[in-house]
Amino acid sequence: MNIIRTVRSVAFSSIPNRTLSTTRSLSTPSAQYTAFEVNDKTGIATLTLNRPPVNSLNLELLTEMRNCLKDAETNKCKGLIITSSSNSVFTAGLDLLEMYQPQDERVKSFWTALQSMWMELYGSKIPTAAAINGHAPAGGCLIATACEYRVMLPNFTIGLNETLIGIVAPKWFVSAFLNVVPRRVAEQAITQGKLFTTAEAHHVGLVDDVVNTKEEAIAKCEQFIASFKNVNPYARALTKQQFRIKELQELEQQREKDLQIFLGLIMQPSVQKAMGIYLEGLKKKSKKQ
Ligand SMILES: CC/C=C\CCC/C=C/C(=O)SCCNC(=O)CCNC(=O)[C@H](O)C(C)(C)COP(=O)(O)OP(=O)(O)OC[C@H]1O[C@@H](n2cnc3c(N)ncnc32)[C@H](O)[C@@H]1OP(=O)(O)O
Repeated sequence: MNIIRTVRSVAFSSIPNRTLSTTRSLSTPSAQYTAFEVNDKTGIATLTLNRPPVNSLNLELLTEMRNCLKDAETNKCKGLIITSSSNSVFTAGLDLLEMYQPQDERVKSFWTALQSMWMELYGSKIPTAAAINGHAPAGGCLIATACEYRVMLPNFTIGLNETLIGIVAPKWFVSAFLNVVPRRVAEQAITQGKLFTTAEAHHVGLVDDVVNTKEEAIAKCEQFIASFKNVNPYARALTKQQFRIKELQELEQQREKDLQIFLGLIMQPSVQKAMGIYLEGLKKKSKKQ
């Protein structure tokens, strides 16, 4: 494998030193919130989100994710698995603090980074899989549905719950969701802001498989990626593109408009108020625990 980035070990205690002899870290020296490893035997890359306590997606994490996704493609990895270093949260979705009483320039960069990360993941030429080892609300569900395959651990939740926070799930969040669940289920769930339990998500097809441990989840993702071993990667990529090009082009052509819609919505006083109340509720709950 052609490694183009500085190879360095990423040390954080929550990730066990599994298969150190056969994996290498490709994170940039500035990587703060992610670990990116490539298994030399399988050629499969694993991107681990590591922004405690809940992997909320801020500008820096989104930027790192995008860089890792680009690296996986540039290095011609066989596939990419996204997972979390937390035992209970895949990601809590977008960092609400980026949207609550935001600074003008930062919030624009934040939304632009989300668009870029999503386009990179949704349009990735290589097989992508999510090992959902914890809760995956809103932006967490967005990441999972952008992948081609999802496996989840029991007793967690996943879904687009934006309406419960008083915000609207953008069209591209919805279109990726619609790729995996029937339209009627999607409409009802997204308007209700429904968070599916793992069992419910499996039942409606939002996740493909359920397993008991993170190791099993990673193994399932590896099996999914290995299922393409006899498929020409170029033909595979072009075929995948046929399924996804519409949403990618739509967002690419409407990036500025999408940004303005986002800013217009979140800057509404009623939306700021609802977000403030929601954040307060989260903090109260967290203090009680
Ligand atoms: C036109 C379009 C306009 C707008 C579109 C915007 C689309 C938005 C997409 C989103 O992703 S919005 C975010 C939605 N996310 C959520 O609703 C999840 C909220 N979090 C939770 O439900 C829980 O935290 C949990 C993920 C289930 C984990 O529970 P746990 O008990 O493990 O942690 P706890 O709740 O105690 O939280 C710890 C700590 O983290 C803070 N927190 C949690 N989630 C977020 C978040 N998304 N952003 C920022 N901060 C978050 C929480 O307040 C606690 O903070 P504290 O320790 O300081 O009290």
